[in-house]
Amino acid sequence: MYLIQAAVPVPLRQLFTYTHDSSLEHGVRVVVPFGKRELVGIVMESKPVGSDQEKAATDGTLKAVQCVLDTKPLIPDELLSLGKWLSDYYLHPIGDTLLTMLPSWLRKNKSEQEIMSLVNQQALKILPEGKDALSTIPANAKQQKRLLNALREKSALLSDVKQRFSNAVINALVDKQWAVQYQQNLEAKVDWQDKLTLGNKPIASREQGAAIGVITSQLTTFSVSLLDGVTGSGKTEVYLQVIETVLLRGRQVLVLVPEIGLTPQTVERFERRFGHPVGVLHSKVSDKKRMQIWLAAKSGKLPLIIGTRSAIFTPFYQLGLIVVDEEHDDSFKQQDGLRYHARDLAAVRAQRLGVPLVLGSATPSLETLNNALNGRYQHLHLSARAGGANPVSQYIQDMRNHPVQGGIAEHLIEKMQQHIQAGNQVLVFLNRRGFSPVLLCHACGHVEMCHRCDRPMTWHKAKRQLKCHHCDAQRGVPNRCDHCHSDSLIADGLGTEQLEQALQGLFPSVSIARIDRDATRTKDALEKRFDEIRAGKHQLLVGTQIVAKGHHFPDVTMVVIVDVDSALFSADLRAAEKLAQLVTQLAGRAGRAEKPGEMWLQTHHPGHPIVQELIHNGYAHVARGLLAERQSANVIPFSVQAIVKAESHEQYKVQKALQLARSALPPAHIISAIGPVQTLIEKKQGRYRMMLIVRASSRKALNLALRHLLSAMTASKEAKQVRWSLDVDAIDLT
Ligand SMILES: Nc1ncnc2c1ncn2[C@@H]1O[C@H](COP(=O)(O)OP(=O)(O)OP(=O)(O)O)[C@@H](O)[C@H]1O
Ligand SMILES: [Zn+2]
Repeated sequence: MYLIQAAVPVPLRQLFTYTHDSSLEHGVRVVVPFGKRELVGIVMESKPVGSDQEKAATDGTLKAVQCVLDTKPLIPDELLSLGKWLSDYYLHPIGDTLLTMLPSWLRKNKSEQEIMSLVNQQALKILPEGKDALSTIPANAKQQKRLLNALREKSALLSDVKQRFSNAVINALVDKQWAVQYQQNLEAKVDWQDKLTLGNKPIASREQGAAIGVITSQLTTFSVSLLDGVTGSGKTEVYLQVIETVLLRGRQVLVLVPEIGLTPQTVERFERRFGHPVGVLHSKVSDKKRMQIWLAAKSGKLPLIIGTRSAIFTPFYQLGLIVVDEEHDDSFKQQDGLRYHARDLAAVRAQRLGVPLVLGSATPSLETLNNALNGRYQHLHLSARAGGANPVSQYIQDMRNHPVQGGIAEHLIEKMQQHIQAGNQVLVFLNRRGFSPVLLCHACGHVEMCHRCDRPMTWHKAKRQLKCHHCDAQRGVPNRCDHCHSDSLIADGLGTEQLEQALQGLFPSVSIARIDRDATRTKDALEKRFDEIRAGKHQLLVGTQIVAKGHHFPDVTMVVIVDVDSALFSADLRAAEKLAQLVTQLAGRAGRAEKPGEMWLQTHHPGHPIVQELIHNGYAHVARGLLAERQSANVIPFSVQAIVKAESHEQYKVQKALQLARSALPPAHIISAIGPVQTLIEKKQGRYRMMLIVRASSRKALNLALRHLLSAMTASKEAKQVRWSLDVDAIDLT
């Protein structure tokens, strides 16, 4: 009898013990009873029953493993141990951590056979009778003899055999029992090296060459390099040339990209360069495909994986390099469940595997920049745009007392006209979808609110709906004010829908493409829109966030940022950093080909230091200034932080639970605990929300302090009355 310790997907921070009549390897999946349910668990440990107590335990208190799903572990050791690390670091239950890391096919009760059938290949092998037959085979069966001869040395994949022999020949051998078809197990090995066909590449610039040289000179050890290159400087080209060397050495590569950055163009660029299919992983990939890619990467069959956040959990046969593109992007941080940061995890994985990590960005996060400035990371620069493109000229448009039409300064409308007349495209950015963020009663000032979130409903005029952008609640647009029954309801504030309408009035003969979540609900719609833009079908582009990320529109020569003012006075510590990144990335959308570009920032606060610094000195300068401020305030990245959030229909319960959390923190381990304070969205879906921000000077201290907090929370009645969560390295204050 053996005692099996299994990780089970439940919110409890422990392993569970079961019995089984034989030993099980760790990483094997088992089905175990849990309360009234049956769950898939992962074997973490297995030992023979030894002491008397343990024997007693097997007499009835411990339950037996119900069934064993795998004959050998599918989950490699490296991932299991990464899971343990994650669970310790993010203080997240081990069972849930491991199961979050795995493709859903492995989390479900799927048999090993069904899983492996996704990748196992049909093969043909010769039988002893076939070998004997070789000498006696009639002369007219030439093809059969040729095939038997070919199989004499070693078996062959059926797909390969079919390219040279007809089905009739194959069937003849099988019917005579000279050969047999079987499922060839996917052996772990690299076999694509000779199949790579390297596409044309541009000659690297001096700076690109230097970066490529530095990274490729140390491919056999762990290092982190920040590739700090202005927009359009050819960072992707650097990745491609480094990846080429890695692949030619028979090592695999993982490239992580932000959620909306993974376009068919990106994938195509990699496939064209290496002449080999790329494994693509993102949230829309089917469970089956995901499982297939997982197995193919693990066995070494896939040289290159490109994916969003969760692709960091892909197993590899021989990983040689990790690249994180646009490393500053917040979509790398998971915002629920296991709240991991894929970029940070990439560093941990690279270190454990002894491979290099390349972090690329035109606007590095302050965390990464700090590590580059203090020498922990190598700092590689690309200071000029690739292929001779000019830097973008950046200007401030002072909106104070300036005549405005449809949200755009009159002065800029003229300029937009000039760019369009010259056959170019203009991108107008506004980070607010819908017609207007507020529906206001002009008579009494009443604002239509979300009943559950206490926030104004956004007016979507075309759909005739009011929508809450926090909880997705929606209702029809009222004809009269709820409060005073007046019918003079008006839009207050500008959304992309209204902006598009206003621009159409200003530029009646121009085709406008709106790119926001409402206009491009499906992924296909978004792709179609991008294709149309590249094909020059539209001259004016109105967009939100979605357009800021790494898209290459060669004909855009002017970018107008409609409104940044709200971000200048945010309570969020990271707001200035995020604003500087957004503006710089947006400016980077202009003038990426031969044509020079310009960017205009509309603001009522032209003298604001961030605005001034950004326009006149650029991101690198702003970022260093922000780092200095953070250092003197001793906040991230100069200290570490975690946020405990709680929510409930009753506010006092939230307050009480977080108060308790706070009092459990040992003062010696922390710098400060702030709160309970309201989150930036104070109420959502009818629940009041508050948070406690915990800061410490070291990882270790923070981890220790949070362990105290966790044990107090798990033991307390107050905490059970609210929904609460712990977010280590939290970035989301909403
Ligand atoms: N050495 C080079 N010579 C000529 N053209 C190049 C060179 N390197 C890159 N390019 C071209 O310049 C353009 C921008 O390059 P790339 O997409 O690699 O830049 P990036 O820095 O990754 O861009 P982003 O700002 O979107 O992150 C591409 O069209 C690319 O083909
Ligand atoms: Zn709401």
